Amino acid sequence: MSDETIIRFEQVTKRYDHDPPVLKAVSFEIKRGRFYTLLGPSGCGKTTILRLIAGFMEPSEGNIYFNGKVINRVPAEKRQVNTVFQDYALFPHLNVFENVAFGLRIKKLSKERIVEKVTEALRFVNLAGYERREITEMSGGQRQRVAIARAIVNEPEIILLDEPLSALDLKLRTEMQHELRELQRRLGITFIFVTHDQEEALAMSDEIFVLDQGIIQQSGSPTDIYDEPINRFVADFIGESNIVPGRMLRDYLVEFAGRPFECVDKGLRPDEAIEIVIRPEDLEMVAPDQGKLQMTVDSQLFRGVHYEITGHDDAGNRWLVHSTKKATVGSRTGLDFDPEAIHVMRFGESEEEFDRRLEGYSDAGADRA
Ligand SMILES: Nc1ncnc2c1ncn2[C@@H]1O[C@H](COP(=O)(O)OP(=O)(O)OP(=O)(O)O)[C@@H](O)[C@H]1O
Repeated sequence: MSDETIIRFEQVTKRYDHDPPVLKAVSFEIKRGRFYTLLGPSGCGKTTILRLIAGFMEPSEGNIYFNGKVINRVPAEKRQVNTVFQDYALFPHLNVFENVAFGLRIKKLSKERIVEKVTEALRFVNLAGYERREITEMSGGQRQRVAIARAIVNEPEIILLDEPLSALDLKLRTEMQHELRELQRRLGITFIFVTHDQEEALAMSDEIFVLDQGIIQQSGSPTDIYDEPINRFVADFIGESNIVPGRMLRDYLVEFAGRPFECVDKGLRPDEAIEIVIRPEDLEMVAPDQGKLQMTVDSQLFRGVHYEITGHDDAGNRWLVHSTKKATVGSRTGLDFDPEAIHVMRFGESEEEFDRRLEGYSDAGADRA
């Protein structure tokens, strides 16, 4: 994978008509050859980012760079970008070959060259031999692959995928997740994929941008985002979590449930009110006197791989535990966890706000020095 930046958003704001902005001064970089996912709830601005990259609209403020040059006003057809839409937008009256060949015919390539390129693209998506099939005779997964072949045949530098798997049933969806990821690796083209499904994002991406209300709340690798959510929104959106209010006593020491605990976080204000996250699989049930915390078990469900156990501690916090051990409803159990399992989060702060605040601290420090 290269470190070359292919797309850069610099303080990009987008307003539709005179409404409040749906993207608020968003900045990020996309590197060549990686698989990116824009993840967030409905209406957070994911599709708007794709449309801006595709050139279907211009930013209201800020700049979009493609290979180092501002492209705010470059029309869609002049960009090295192809989009795979949610409904695939295939032409139902054309067969598979003609659907894939469409863009090449517009570019007026020779007949031989078109056959060569379409054949290669269809081979790439495992549809060799389907050239003469009608689109209406293809299954959902096959249509999906035709849509991808139509995008890759143009050899774009970036492929945008707007919830392309959402119409498929669960089994096919999982298969296509593997296929898409594998295809992206083989092609080495930058993919920017949109989904509101956190499992899909975690499974497929090199890097995820978690969006909410027109702001990138956090960006990072799937493990970064899962293990170190920056705020309650991200922690909640990415899988099941225990989120409990607390206080930072000092560096490496946090208080919650009325007790101090060693942690691995630092750089917050002493006494700062925070929230902590502990993933359910990071809690271990032990004998009550051996736990760092004690809880009363409220309910238990068997989920095949593990038991899902809920309970409450003496301070009234609710806890969710994933455990291969069974518990007894109504009994007391100890909870053990490592300092690394405690993730400290700032209240409602996005990554950018957090960075600005840290800069503020170091500026204040420099003034004092
Ligand atoms: N053409 C438009 N005119 C006015 N408002 C729009 C337009 N397109 C989108 N919006 C609004 O902008 C906001 C962001 O929309 P966007 O489509 O980017 O969200 P999204 O995250 O892709 O959502 P979804 O997952 O539902 O597709 C929404 O509040 C939406 O109603």
